[in-house]
Amino acid sequence: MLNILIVGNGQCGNRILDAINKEAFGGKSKFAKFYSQQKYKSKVETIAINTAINDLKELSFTKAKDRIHIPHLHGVGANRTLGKSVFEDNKSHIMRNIEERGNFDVGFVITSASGGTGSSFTPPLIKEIKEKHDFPVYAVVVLPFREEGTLYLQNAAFCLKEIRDSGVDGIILADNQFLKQIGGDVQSAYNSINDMIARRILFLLDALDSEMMMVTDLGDFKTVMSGGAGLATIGFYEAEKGMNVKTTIQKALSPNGLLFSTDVYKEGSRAMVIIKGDKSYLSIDEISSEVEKLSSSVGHVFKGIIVRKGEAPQVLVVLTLEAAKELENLYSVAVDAIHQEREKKTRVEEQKEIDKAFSQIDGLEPDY
Ligand SMILES: Nc1nc2c(ncn2[C@@H]2O[C@H](COP(=O)(O)OP(=O)(O)OP(=O)(O)O)[C@@H](O)[C@H]2O)c(=O)[nH]1
Repeated sequence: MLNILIVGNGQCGNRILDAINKEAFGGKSKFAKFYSQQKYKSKVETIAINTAINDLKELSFTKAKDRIHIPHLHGVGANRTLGKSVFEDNKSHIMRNIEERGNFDVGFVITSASGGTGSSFTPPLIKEIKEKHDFPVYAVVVLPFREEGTLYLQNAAFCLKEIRDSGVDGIILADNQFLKQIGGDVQSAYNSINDMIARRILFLLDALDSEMMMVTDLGDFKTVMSGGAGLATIGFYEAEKGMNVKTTIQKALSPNGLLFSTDVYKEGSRAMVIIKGDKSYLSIDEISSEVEKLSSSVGHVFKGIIVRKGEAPQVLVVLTLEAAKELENLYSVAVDAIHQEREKKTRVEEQKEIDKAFSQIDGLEPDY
């Protein structure tokens, strides 16, 4: 049995963590958390951390003991400099809470890259955990919609770089911009994206801790995640009625299944393919031909099969990337955003001339 730590930082991280807990509690009543056991096979500890109390109150499936409120008004308003100093002041409190929960085999820290709290807490939190413990820590990072504005874009660029430098064992990317194909209003798009991420993480945990017909384990996951440029994404697909396992694998690797825009066959570095379902669906020939196709372009592919009686095929692919065109695009818009912010600051400096104009009437009264 694996001991797993999952931390959700900031509003986005909290909500994805809550979606994981919802799924783990059976996805039913929001009161389930008060009386039922999580259906994890592993021992999973979940912690939601936020500076905004309202974000924590909004959670429905995460127990009160698993919420850490770091008081700071109503969040840090996308200001990462402020966020980092709030983390520093509260670091020992956060670390004590993690340490009281025992030892872990693996940890995941979930955050958006672009807000204030999650994006500034995550790099130093991972650094702190890695300095004190020797279990692998993976960041699950949500990239912003590109139209959300200059501050979010520049935050995303700096946050990702800092997470990479934090000693993290790998970064799993999910991209709101790419996933907005789901459609709907913002709130329902968020909920769908969060559910997609939650399902993939739970499937992964299930696979790492299960007795499979052909085994992949935490060791294999670590090897996959250490490949490429330290960046990864996850694909998943559940077969629709009558769909065979071959098509299900293809769908998991296509834009329909992935959390981040990538050409798997061009940018992939290592992969882990886990196939779950009833034995009758799991044609070894179909599975082998798809896995061979993948390994001929990405290099090593670990393969795991979990037999679950009566279940339609489901496929999860963890894929590390050696290149990421989409991330290069994000950085080029982020650089423009940083320049725009700098120019704006200069303009504000110039506007101080306006203050000088106003100050000319200081101490004078209107005379009628
Ligand atoms: N997928 C997804 N993205 C979200 C969600 N909530 C916010 N975001 C994205 O997260 C980014 C904003 O970060 P938040 O997590 O809200 O910010 P925070 O870490 O709480 O920081 P502050 O509010 O600035 O203190 C934006 O790019 C949003 O699009 C969510 O529930 N799901």
